[in-house]
Amino acid sequence: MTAAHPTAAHLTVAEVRLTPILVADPPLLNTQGVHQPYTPRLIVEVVTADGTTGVGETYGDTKYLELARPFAERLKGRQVSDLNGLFTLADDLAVDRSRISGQVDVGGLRGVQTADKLRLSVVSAFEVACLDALGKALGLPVHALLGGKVRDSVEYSAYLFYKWAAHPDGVPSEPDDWGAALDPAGIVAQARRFTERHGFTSFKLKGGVFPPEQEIAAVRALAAAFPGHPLRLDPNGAWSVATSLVVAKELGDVLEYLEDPALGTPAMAEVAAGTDVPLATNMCVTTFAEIPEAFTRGAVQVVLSDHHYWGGLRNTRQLAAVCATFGVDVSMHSNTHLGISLAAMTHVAATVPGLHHACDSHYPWQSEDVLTERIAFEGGRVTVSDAPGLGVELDRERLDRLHRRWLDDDGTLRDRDDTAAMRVADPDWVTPAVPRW
Ligand SMILES: O=C([O-])C(=O)C[C@H](O)[C@@H](O)C(=O)[O-]
Ligand SMILES: [Mg+2]
Repeated sequence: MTAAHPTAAHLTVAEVRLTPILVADPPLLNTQGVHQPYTPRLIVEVVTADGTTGVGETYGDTKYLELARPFAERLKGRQVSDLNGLFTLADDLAVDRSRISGQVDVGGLRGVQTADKLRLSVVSAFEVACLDALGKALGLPVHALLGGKVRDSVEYSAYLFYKWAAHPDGVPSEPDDWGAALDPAGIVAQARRFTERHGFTSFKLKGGVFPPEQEIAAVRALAAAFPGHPLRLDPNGAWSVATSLVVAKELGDVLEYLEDPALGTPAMAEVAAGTDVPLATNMCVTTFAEIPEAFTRGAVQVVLSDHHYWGGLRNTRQLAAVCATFGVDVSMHSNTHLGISLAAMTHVAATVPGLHHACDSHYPWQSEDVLTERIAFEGGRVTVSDAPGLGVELDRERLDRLHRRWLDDDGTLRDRDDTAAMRVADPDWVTPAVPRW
């Protein structure tokens, strides 16, 4: 029950539930390989002394679970309003060096992997769950707890992927109705389906899969099919500086921005110096520590924030403020996620002034969710909820079903590995060396 004037006692965390799940994912291709048929996520529930439950969601791979478990224990007895305290708590979490040394996250698609970033990726789910619980207790939406919305809906872009029609034969998976997309016609057909189903008007193509000429042809086909619509191409750092400049020249008249054409700040700075096409990143600026070099070198013009690894919704707002100071735009990156995270993304995006680019979201690719009601895109936009908390409700039966799938897995799918998933179809596949082209 929610108190009219919640006291400290009401806001005390009495219980924390962690539920690792495996979520169906279509065979989406990227430069590292292909998505697994099921991807791990972690659902966090924070329950207060008066029985109010807040929910959060983050990456569910083993290295995140290892930190989430001790963190959950330490959270008990604290106040859901003590959001700054979450970071102090996280500082004490010991990170196994083998989880970070010499590694980049998920095949390198999400930038550097540091102990702090790992901790922040865990903290973010608890921060969102605490905000949800606090909002419910106070009768206020999460955006109000962040200072209030400056828009009533948030625009998202269609996240186009090269994809197979189905996961390899013999691999247990859920069928999808998107069909294959392996050439320009397939990508345009996929984009049309996105607009029919969700009304998106801006498009991002995940590149780095085929040689750049083929991806240039796909973007040209999109430009012909959707004249004047914002288009982006993201090869996840698969190109050399020289190749990036060729692509920028070829597509400069139709691109809203190029996303991580080359890997790392020095290479991005070189590309930026040779083209007027803005560069966006979710790879070379993924922590506050990476900002000074990237911004002073003019390496990026748009930072694609991801509240999961930036440490939550309040850190995302801090990032937006730093970006604004330097005249750098901010928008949003996305990985496979469910409705809890989409709700969280929408609340924070609603509070950020000067959001000039549609945010990314993988959500349309997820046929499964843990909510009682899926979040809808209308005209490519999500309406900002004014209901208390995030404005979403957990469907316990759905959560249990996806958790059972995680329990039944022998460990093969519990850590996302796009290279290993590709090896099922192509036994000789190895993570491509970068630059690939
Ligand atoms: O924008 C990005 O770079 C991403 O979303 C990285 C992701 O890992 C994406 O490429 C994926 O899930 O294949
Ligand atoms: Mg990207």
